[in-house]
Amino acid sequence: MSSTDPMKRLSSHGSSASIEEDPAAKRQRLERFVADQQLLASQSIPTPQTPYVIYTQRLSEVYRKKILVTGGAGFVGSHLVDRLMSEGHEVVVLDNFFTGRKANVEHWLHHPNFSLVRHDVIQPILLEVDQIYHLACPASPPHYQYNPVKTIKTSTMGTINMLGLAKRVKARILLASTSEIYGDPTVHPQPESYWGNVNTIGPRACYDEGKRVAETMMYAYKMQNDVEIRVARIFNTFGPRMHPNDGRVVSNFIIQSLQNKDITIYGDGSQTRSFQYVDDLVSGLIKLMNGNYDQPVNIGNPDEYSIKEFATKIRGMCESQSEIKFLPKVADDPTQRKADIRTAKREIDWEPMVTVDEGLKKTIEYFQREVEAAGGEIVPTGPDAAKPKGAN
Ligand SMILES: O=C(O)[C@H]1O[C@H](OP(=O)(O)OP(=O)(O)OC[C@H]2O[C@@H](n3ccc(=O)[nH]c3=O)[C@H](O)[C@@H]2O)[C@H](O)[C@@H](O)[C@@H]1O
Repeated sequence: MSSTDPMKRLSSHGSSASIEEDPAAKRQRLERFVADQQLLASQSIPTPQTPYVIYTQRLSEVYRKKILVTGGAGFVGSHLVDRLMSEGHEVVVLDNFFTGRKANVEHWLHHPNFSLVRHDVIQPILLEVDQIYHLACPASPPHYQYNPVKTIKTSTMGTINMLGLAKRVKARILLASTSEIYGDPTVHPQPESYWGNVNTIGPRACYDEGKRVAETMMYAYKMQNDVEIRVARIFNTFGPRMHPNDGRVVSNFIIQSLQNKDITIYGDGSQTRSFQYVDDLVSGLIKLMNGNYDQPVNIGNPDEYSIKEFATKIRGMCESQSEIKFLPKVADDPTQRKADIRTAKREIDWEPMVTVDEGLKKTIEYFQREVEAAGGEIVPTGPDAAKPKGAN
């Protein structure tokens, strides 16, 4: 029978190597080892990507959940993982590393509550979990347009697989849907009751229609199989850990400004977006998952800017000499987008807490580090379909 005392268990290993060792010194060494293990189980390890320490609570078994995050090594997923880990839950990340990066979760690799699995959600997987945050899918237009068939499979087969898992293990599942399901909206701002205006055969359809059918599947599983579902319609989000070659507007404008390169506006810049900081999104996702409301909920910051205004704002904050350059408009680019968040306020008591300026300040600092780490130059991704570049 093995001893339940960790000190006794450890001292019974490698006995031949420690024959000569003074018993007091040995005990001290083992005590240090156990203390180190306990320390490692209570915090993250600083890494270049996450150069600070995140502490993890010790949750009793009654409150500790086993939580699956698909796409957990991506920009949004990794911030959600940080929050769930710090709350003391067990977290399993699934990622195929198409746009996700191991560096985004490297600071948890040692932690006993954390598992990382390289897996593509278009294949089924068997796991025992209590909750599923289903985020897996490239979200940047150049990336999701690179392999549109794969994007459709990710949203359809991937969501079916995750719903099948949720049904089997009776887990609650939250879908990361998107404001893109409203297409080029004719109603402004967009409430959840708006059905949208999507071009079913346009270049964005692989993503927009994929997410629309993913929502449909969520409600079909709820009706037919009593699966507990949550649907978050996420509006434009930014923050540290955005992929430097993401190609979306916030990363492009910051990278261009930091390098005094031309800021590329697609079209005349009159199109609008409302931008939220990633920490607010994470709070919204967690509140939605753990609340009682199971209809779609917009999660976004209603602070709306024209893209031209936004370019000027970022250039100013970066103290940049960049010129603004106008390129042709991209196909089916929504002309206006602003989150109507009355449902989130009413049903899950959520609203954004971080101003766009505060969020941008942190994001600019992050990209300054990324530009330095890249040796002083990053070439931003343009509007055309592109494979994500760089190590993952
Ligand atoms: O950031 C997000 O959360 C959203 O990003 C994209 O939607 P989109 O609004 O088109 O995001 P961007 O690619 O960042 O574009 C925003 C606006 O800036 C413009 N843009 C983008 C990049 C650039 O270099 N220059 C530029 O003018 C675009 O044409 C568009 O009008 C995704 O399709 C959504 O799923 C996702 O939720």
